Amino acid sequence: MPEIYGEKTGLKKTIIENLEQLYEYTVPFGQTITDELAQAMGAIAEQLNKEIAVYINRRGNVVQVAVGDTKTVSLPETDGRRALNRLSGIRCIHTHPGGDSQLSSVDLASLKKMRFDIMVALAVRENILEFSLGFISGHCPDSYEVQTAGPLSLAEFVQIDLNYLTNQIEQLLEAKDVSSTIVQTEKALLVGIERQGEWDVSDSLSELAQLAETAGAEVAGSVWQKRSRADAALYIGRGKVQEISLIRQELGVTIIIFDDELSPAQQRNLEQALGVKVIDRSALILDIFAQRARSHEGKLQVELAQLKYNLPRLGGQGLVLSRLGGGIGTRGPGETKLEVDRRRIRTRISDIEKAIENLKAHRSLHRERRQASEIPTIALVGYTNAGKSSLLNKLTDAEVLAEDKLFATLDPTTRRTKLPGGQEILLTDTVGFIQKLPHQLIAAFRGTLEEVVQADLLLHVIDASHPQFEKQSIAVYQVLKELGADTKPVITVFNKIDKIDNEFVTERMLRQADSIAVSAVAGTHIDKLLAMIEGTIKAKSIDARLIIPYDDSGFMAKLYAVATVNSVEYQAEGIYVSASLSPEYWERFKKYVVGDE
Ligand SMILES: Nc1nc2c(ncn2[C@@H]2O[C@H](COP(=O)(O)OP(=O)(O)OP(=O)(O)O)[C@@H](O)[C@H]2O)c(=O)[nH]1
Ligand SMILES: [Mg+2]
Repeated sequence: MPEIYGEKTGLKKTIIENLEQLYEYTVPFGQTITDELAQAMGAIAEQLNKEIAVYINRRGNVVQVAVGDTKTVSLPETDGRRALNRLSGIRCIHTHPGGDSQLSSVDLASLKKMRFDIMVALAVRENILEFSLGFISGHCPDSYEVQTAGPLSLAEFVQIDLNYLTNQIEQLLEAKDVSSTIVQTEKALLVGIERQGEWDVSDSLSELAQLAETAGAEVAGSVWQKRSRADAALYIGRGKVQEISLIRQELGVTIIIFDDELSPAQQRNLEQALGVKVIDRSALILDIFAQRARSHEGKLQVELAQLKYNLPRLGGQGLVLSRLGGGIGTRGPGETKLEVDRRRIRTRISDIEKAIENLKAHRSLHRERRQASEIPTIALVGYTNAGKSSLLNKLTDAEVLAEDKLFATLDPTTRRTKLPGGQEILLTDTVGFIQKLPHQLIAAFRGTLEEVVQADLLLHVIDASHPQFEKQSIAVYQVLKELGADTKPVITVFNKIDKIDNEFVTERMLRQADSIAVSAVAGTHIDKLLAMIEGTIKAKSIDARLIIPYDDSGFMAKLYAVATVNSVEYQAEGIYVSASLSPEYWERFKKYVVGDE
């Protein structure tokens, strides 16, 4: 027999029976209440001068019926241990005797304490049912912020899309945490569309799968559709959405990841239609960056990119509520909250921008000092996982983290090393690129990517063993172009040749000008690469003959550090040197220069 909780003494048998019958009701998924359940509760509210509460889970089953105010409830552990940024998965619908549905402070306190999906009070005023609801709308220090709406008529209350509302609330709670892990431990379904003239959809989706796994999700499957362009409202066709909805249930998917950036409206519509969290490639990449950021500057840059991405997407539930608000002739409470949120985010954005600007100024001071010392700077760029960090390690004996993961490197590392002729160079390892890199990220990382823009030479590292290396290379040039660094001198480094067994492939690659095939791991052709770097830097420099007097004894050491010394002869008048100098040093050492070669 289903149990009725709370203070039952003195209740009439018929009432107890009516209460027990409440367990029989079920509510369709995503719906707040049914007409029948509402009427049954209303009837009891009229007979009984006490509150009664019905607790319903997300499947729509009544899990508990209790008598007494909502403060006294202690719910059974209904849905396992849910994370603090999740709602309990239970809604509370209770009666208010006396005809006023307005939520009391006790109601709101138990809403926060129990993290109900929604807290609803129902009252009967002049034979008509009215409803008020409250829900969590954000964090505040050690508690939650709540919002209320109502009174609403039964028709208005039934119209609320509960699934959408709870999704929005949970997203809002998660967004609070900058290094949010929206995808971790989720079971993901991937969705893409095949368009002409783009990456093959299966290649793009397998890259998306790698991204999802890097973020910590388990990939349950992927689906795609061929279409000339994305649907404005749903990205894919309506029939495909239904198909995905079935697959989702079958596979127990908890998140759906789309392979392109979705518009805020598309995302909202898809979430509503699919009843599950929907994110896009950009959000996924931002999530990985958030997990990976280590340095202060890196974290700021990621937060900035996330805020800019989220700003236009705020307020899903605001819309739900303004619609409600419109219906009852008041201003939607969600709307004001939304304005406050937007303002708060804009303030935070400008604070971070200032902080990043400061760090950038600091960094460029460093760079200026380095430039004044006229050591050539070389930046390693390339698709993520191409082997940039491995190559830096090989070239400089550095110990930068290199792993078989996407976006292993976020913060730039600069190391000093010597070319075979003795000339010193600075090598900088940078964050990897990817196709469809969110533009908010490129903008936010402009500070650290400044190293690329300022470099004298770029080493474009390509994973030559990757089936898509050519398309990856095009994607890299697109990002370089966006940074304004696409016209710099470049050496194309085809890496991982130890993994290619077809020498014709390697040969074909090397037809590209200024290119070389290496293996950063096996160390193949690293010496050739260094010689090539030397040659490229030299091409920019002037071959000169100098006579250095014996009394300027420190000069030779200086010359060795900044130039390539080709020959040295000790003569009576001084040291005869032939060396390759940058135009700046040629100018500076002009007093000893006796001729060009
Ligand atoms: N077989 C082989 N593997 C390599 C070679 N170079 C790098 N790798 C491997 O490729 C993976 C990625 O290397 P990283 O150096 O981290 O690549 P990255 O370009 O710095 O990647 P991100 O920082 O994530 O953009 C690692 O597992 C390396 O061990 C190579 O020449 N041969
Ligand atoms: Mg790296």
